[in-house]
Amino acid sequence: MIPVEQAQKQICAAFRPLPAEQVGLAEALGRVLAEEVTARVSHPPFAVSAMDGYAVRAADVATVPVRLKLVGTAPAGGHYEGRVGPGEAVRILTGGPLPEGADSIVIQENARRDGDSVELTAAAEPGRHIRPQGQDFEAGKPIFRAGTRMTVRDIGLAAAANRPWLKVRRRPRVAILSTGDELSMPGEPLGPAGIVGSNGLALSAFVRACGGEPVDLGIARDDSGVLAEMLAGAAGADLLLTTGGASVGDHDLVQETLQAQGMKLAFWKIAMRPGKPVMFGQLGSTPVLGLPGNPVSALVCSLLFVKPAFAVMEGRAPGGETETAILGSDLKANDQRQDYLRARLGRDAEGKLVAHPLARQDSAMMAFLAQADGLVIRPPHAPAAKAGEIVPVIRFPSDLLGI
Ligand SMILES: Nc1nc2c(c(=O)[nH]1)N[C@H]1C(S)=C(S)[C@@H](COP(=O)(O)OP(=O)(O)OC[C@H]3O[C@@H](n4cnc5c(N)ncnc54)[C@H](O)[C@@H]3O)O[C@H]1N2
Ligand code: MOO
Repeated sequence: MIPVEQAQKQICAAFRPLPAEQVGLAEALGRVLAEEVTARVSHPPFAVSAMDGYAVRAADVATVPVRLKLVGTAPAGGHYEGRVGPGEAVRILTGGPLPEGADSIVIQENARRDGDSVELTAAAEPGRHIRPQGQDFEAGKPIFRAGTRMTVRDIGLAAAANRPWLKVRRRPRVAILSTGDELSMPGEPLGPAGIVGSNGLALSAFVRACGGEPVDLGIARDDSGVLAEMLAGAAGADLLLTTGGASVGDHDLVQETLQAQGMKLAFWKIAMRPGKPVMFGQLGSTPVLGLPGNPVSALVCSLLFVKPAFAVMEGRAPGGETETAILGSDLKANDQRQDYLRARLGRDAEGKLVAHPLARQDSAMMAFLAQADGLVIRPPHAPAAKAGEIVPVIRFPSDLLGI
């Protein structure tokens, strides 16, 4: 059994950044930028009013009340051609370009208009209610670094910066093959010893949530001939994930079938729980990660090994998800396998993160995984721990909506 960190390193080393492709901004949500992006315009492009009111020279409105002559209008999208001279004001609306000569806005709540003049009742200060040119961002300056995953907010910013297309990394294509005689597709009638095969759909959702393109190859029976035939579907994938048949049972044929197909085995078995029988290898140009059949193991191992591989394929630095939390209950000493305990995460009275490991940690129990907010990491041979100690945790990502 190899340590988790070594497995992560070996897996990451097998991937390269994927080629870039150009997409329209409407398609860019969740995509990862292949290059730095600069603004093509400044925002605002010129000084504008932030309020509805009157553009004035602040010096004219130092003492109030004062009456100024109205010489024109500057609505949003319009422009007052002239220059605001002494004793003059221009009617201006929110977003309207600041006319030359004016250096302040008096809001209309502090003004009484009378025909072509206006009486101002509040003193003006230079710069008040004016958004200077380029206050938000400037043309030619970077707005996103390469490797940024585009959120809803980022789409808004790119659009405002006049970038209707972007160069992004191609989505990682991940083939997923479930194995096991006992499995049927969700919704199908179950045989007497049947189990619903949930991993294919769960892993597809995981791949999609990470920004990849899942290719669900279906369920292979525990038969090397069938397995070999179905593996053909993985040709051209950036990664092949298998689930089940990873351990030492009589029907655990995945590894030997893959090796017979030419897979070079990199490692088998990691000192971790869940996920001990994880296997990694290379089949032609496709890295293969053999996940255990237990559904919790399959998903936890995806978080620990597939997500970092995605980071490499997307040109981002893997890792950085681990943080610390206060342990909410006592834990027994650990054995030689690094444990990933499903836990509820909350906040104490001071707002500090607190982790409460769940009562059951069986790697077949999906309902507990669904209740968990993250994982408490127990290193190999960690001594017994008391509630209140600081422990490393990984929070489950909750950014599916992208904002
Ligand atoms: N003698 C030993 N037995 C086991 C060991 C061991 O070291 N020695 N390791 C255990 C560990 S740890 C794990 S994890 C499991 C993993 O075994 P496999 O990867 O071979 O998985 P299967 O036996 O095929 O299935 C395990 C379990 O998960 C269910 N399953 C399988 N595929 C799916 C799917 N697509 N969707 C939902 N559920 C699935 C399957 O029915 C089994 O109940 O091995 C231990 N045994
Ligand atoms: O390591 Mo297994 O994944 O405990 O269930």
